[in-house]
Amino acid sequence: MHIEQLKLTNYRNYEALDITFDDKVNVIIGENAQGKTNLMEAIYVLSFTRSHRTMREKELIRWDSDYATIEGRITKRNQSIPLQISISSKGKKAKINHLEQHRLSDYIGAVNVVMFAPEDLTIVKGSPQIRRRFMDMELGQIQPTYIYHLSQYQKILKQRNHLLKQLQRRSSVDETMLDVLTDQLVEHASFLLERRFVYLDLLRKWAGPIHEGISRNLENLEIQYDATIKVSEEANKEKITTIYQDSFKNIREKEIERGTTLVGPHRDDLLFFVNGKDVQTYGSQGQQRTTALSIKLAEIELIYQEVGEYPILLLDDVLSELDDYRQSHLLNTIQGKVQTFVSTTNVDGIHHETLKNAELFYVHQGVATNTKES
Ligand SMILES: Nc1ncnc2c1ncn2[C@@H]1O[C@H](COP(=O)(O)OP(=O)(O)OP(=O)(O)O)[C@@H](O)[C@H]1O
Repeated sequence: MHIEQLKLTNYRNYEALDITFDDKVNVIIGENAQGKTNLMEAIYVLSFTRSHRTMREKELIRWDSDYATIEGRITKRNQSIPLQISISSKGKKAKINHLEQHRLSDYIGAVNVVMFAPEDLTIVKGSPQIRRRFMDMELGQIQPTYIYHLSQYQKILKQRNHLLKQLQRRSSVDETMLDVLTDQLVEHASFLLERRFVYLDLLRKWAGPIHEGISRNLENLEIQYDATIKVSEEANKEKITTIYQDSFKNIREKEIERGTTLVGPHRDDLLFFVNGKDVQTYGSQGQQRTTALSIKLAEIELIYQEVGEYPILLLDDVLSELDDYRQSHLLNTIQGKVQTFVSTTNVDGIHHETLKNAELFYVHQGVATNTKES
């Protein structure tokens, strides 16, 4: 799939942008703070309905305006499909083919995007929350029901934590409500965990060989799921449900004492090992970078396998961070089959092969100019 055209109205520093893209490589060039990331972010929002940088949607609206729209025309399965996201103080609307989608899970997946930005290097090094978010976002875009279960899980978790706080302070003695919420939580938790296991299995399949390739066969990457319950990754949903139920029974007193939910997918983590050593603790910067890149490239193949088409790849300010070898590896992986957006302040850091057939856009103060048209 690819994005043919993007129109922005009052989006960040773009008052009005109407731009057509190449279906292979597009390089966005500009000085700092001109709008390169804003452009990438807009494509990301068109896919996920939310930004990768902020949870506060108001920030996406141009300062002197009260609404913003992102319109994209994408090609998917040889069909041209208009998509639209509009944001205002009243909320957010998402449309496919001019039809409003009332549930986000009906919209997400209309166009698939994989983004690799400097903050993705923190997938390995950063907090567990970042790795959970990565799994949730990626799973959500290939499986919309995952988003439904995730949002239900988060809602019930909040209620359950609230009740546990009350029980901790002894301001509530109604433990039957805790049983009800635990059952509901377990139902969604088991779904999420089972899906994460299936997903991880696929991620490993792709990321392992990719990592080996990037490291010139010197490194072997292993990914482990660190769950808060003792469970085998082969366990089905029923088995996972039983383990969660038993676990919650066993830690009931402890949870009341602590006033919070102690097990569940919201506390799980991913662990990465290179040649048997934990990369987070022992990995060099280069190894951490290679791991992050391998995961992102694996993501592309995984989406292809699940969706039947390659996603759009956004490389925001990271290409020049990779050495020539890693850049060529990336290039070989995408081999003209993935529409790619590269943003950079300076084309000097970009491998000449990447630039050869690319379309170049210059961004200056919220205006993007295609070199071919200027
Ligand atoms: N809501 C908004 N309304 C208007 N302008 C905004 C808004 N949000 C951000 N900006 C402006 O957008 C610019 C930043 O753009 P962006 O983050 O895309 O930079 P960039 O070109 O990627 O730069 P760098 O290379 O430094 O990452 C800044 O000038 C900022 O003031």
